[in-house]
Amino acid sequence: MRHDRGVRETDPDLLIDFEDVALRRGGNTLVGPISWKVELDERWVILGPNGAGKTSLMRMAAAETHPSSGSAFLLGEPVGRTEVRELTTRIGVTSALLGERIPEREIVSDLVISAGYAVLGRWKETYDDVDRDQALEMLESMGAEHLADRTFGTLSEGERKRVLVARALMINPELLLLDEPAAGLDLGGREELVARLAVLAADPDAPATVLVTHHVEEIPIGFTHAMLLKEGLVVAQGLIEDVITAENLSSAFSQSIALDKADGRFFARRARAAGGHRRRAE
Ligand SMILES: Nc1ncnc2c1ncn2[C@@H]1O[C@H](COP(=O)(O)OP(=O)(O)OP(=O)(O)O)[C@@H](O)[C@H]1O
Repeated sequence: MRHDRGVRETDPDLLIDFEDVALRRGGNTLVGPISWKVELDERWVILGPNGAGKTSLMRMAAAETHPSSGSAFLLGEPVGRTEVRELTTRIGVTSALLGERIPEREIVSDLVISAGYAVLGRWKETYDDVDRDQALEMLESMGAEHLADRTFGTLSEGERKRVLVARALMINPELLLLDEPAAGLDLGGREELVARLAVLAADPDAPATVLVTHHVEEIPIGFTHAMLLKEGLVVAQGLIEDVITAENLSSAFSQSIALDKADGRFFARRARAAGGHRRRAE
């Protein structure tokens, strides 16, 4: 949408509205140019090989870094012309980097509660019951309420990941960005997290969500849209059924990929060369 003087405006239903956005560092383009729109009720997955630009895109979506070029709106506000804090207090983020920064001795419930205060730039020695109740509710939504009194350092990797999602939800974000939340989890941990994220995806009150992953197996049921990235550019984006196809995955991962779907989930593997067995037998 443009108004008369050529300055772009955004649609109020768009939480992310990027037009030809790119991020460059030291003469290299990390990602872009990319045009991308995320609406209120959408759940996106961003998929692509190592180095494709997924985290760079997430950092711009989290208002952690400004695009080097292009036009970007987040939560209806023009990036670059809006106080960063005004945006970051409304966006829930989890990433490996965030997890690494958490002190081992931090009590889980305090960690979740403090998210609300951290984004507001406040600090309290003791928290109110209402804060505690909300933190427990968020932990419960991730199946982690029993961990409330534990220290972060004693949690398994899967438990940590679920606690971090609960923490991101604590600020009642309008946009939830999950950068590789299932990385490093064992099969049980991954399935537990994916199931929790499917429940969240199905909740009409849950924020618009963007999930970054390397694996189609980590896409929770109920995710609506997908973007495939390769070398900083979009291979395909749109409705998940149209984007997560063997053809698009083969293009993004530069090898022949076979794709299966079962119970609303995706499963991928390298396709066996046609006639390979026969050739060897001859
Ligand atoms: N500060 C930087 N300066 C120069 N290049 C960078 C910088 N940060 C990232 N890159 C490069 O930009 C590209 C995209 O990186 P990015 O971390 O966004 O990819 P990714 O898809 O998240 O990768 P992975 O799946 O491995 O986490 C990579 O080639 C990376 O080496």
